[in-house]
Amino acid sequence: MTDTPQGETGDRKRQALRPLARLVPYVVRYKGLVIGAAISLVLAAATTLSLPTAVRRMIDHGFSDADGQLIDNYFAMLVVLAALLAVASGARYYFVITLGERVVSDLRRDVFSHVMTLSASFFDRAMSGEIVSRLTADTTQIKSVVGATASVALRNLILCIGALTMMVITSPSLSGVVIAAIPVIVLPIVAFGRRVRARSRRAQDTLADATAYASEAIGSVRAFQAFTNEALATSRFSRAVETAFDAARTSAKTRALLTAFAIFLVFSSVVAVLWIGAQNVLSGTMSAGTLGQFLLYAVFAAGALGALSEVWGELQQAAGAAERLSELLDEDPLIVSPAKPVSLPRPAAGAVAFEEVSFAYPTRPGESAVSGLEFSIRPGETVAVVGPSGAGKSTVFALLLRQYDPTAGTVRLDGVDLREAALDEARSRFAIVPQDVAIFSGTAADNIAFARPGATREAVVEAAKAAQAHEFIEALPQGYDTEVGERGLTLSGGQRQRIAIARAILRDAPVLLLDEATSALDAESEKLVQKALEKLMQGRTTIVIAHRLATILKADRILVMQNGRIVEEGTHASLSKKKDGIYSRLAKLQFDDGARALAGAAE
Ligand SMILES: Nc1ncnc2c1ncn2[C@@H]1O[C@H](COP(=O)(O)OP(=O)(O)OP(=O)(O)O)[C@@H](O)[C@H]1O
Repeated sequence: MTDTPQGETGDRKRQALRPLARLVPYVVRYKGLVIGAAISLVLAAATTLSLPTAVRRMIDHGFSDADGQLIDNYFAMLVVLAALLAVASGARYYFVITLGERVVSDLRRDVFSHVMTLSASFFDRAMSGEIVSRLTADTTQIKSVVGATASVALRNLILCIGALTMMVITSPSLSGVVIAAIPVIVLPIVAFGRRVRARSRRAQDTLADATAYASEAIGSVRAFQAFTNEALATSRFSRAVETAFDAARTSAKTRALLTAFAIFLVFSSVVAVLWIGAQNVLSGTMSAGTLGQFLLYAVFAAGALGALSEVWGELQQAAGAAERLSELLDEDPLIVSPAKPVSLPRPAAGAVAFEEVSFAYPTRPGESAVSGLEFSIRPGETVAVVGPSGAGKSTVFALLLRQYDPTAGTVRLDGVDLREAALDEARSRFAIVPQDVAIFSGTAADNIAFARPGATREAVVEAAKAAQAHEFIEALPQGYDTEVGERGLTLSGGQRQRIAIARAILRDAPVLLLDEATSALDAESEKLVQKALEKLMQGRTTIVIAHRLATILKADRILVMQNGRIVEEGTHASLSKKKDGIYSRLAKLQFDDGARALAGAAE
């Protein structure tokens, strides 16, 4: 993720809050709330501003005329004003807070749905914990801005401008003194604000780092415990949290300085004005009531300015948060459907072809994971891909699922270049049974239906039966409705695999990608999984990353990969004959009962 470039120095001020512009479309979408908020804001400010006028009249006329009726009237008016102010403030609170919550919900939804569309290459370099932190912490900061800070800022801005105007009307000469003081107050506040923003962004970044580490460690807490690394994890997390705290404290220090500085400037100006005003009253050039009124306006203006300076810091903080969210929203998915997709033939046949395919992962651009891959697989054929670790077998799957596009060459499905087909349509023609099965929080039935959302219970049960999973699911405490936990920790390896097979059966795709588990299953589970797989493979094109001799023996063809290339191709019998071949060596070392079977096959 890149940092938003800073503009030239002259541009800085305009840029400071620019990331917040991103929020404007979210806000204007809710015109009713915005108008309601604006009306109540102006009403509240106008009522506040009319109070000092009433006060002057009371001082100048009310007390001197000793007219009880007049005083009663003024007080009655004040009560009406107070009621108006109360209603307007209440309404403002409601409109503004609702707007904030609404905007942030929309923003969260948009960021999440955008992240879900991003390509595998993005997730190769991004930490999921950090993304979650942006989704929660940064949006919360924006909520407080849209929800409260913006309204405080607006109210104080209106109050400040209104009070200044009324000051000029009340006493132009005294106002001159005040207006001269304004730049002296405002300029340093703006300058400070920029520093607050930079520091706040740092604080959020470090917090995101800490969150990312926590989610990683909690996700693999069993491994940490098994290696007795809890203390290590805790100390690393506390360091991250401390760093986040330091960054937050630095940000708070800057804000504290800004606040103190602003308050001092503002209130010393008020004192100066009071002093000059007092001289005027003494010399008889100004009435006591007018000075009182002016002073009240000056206090309003000063209070508003003080509040604005505080809010300015918060706005800067939110600008930092908006910037971080913008980075996520601006991240374009690399893998997208073409504007005019070529439709895949119907009914699907399941023919797969790699034509001179080379590919390097974007995170390691100089290093080819596969190069010059050339093979084709006929509909219904079962092909085993074997090779040492790191040979590029899984990369073949990633290219088929179009998680990445090849750097050179073409991957075809039923004759169509995958890049030219609609992404969803192409992917829907594959079903994958991965080695490491992800089980999501939800029931056993939900987990199977994941392959085809909206599938009926009958379809789910049927798939489970075919996958040899029905029996163990029925034996769970609530059968198909048993929660299998966030990561399916209640299920064994063999059970997870059968869930994955049930998913693939339910998906009913013409091409099956099977990444055979390396972890040894007990003989019973193994038999069940094999039985389920045989059922699944019937009538489908199957590409299997094979680790078991039994699977290889059943394959129509074997592709042997090494260093990203296909180095041998044939059947088990033909490949075993080449005594110095890579396959022979691999079979002897890698496949469980390899040596024995090889000896048998060679006889
Ligand atoms: N997401 C990724 N980003 C960068 N490099 C990767 C990524 N995935 C795999 N690689 C690299 O690409 C090469 C091929 O990896 P691949 O996973 O395809 O091998 P494999 O044959 O499936 O290995 P194994 O049998 O151990 O799973 C390796 O050097 C690996 O380090």
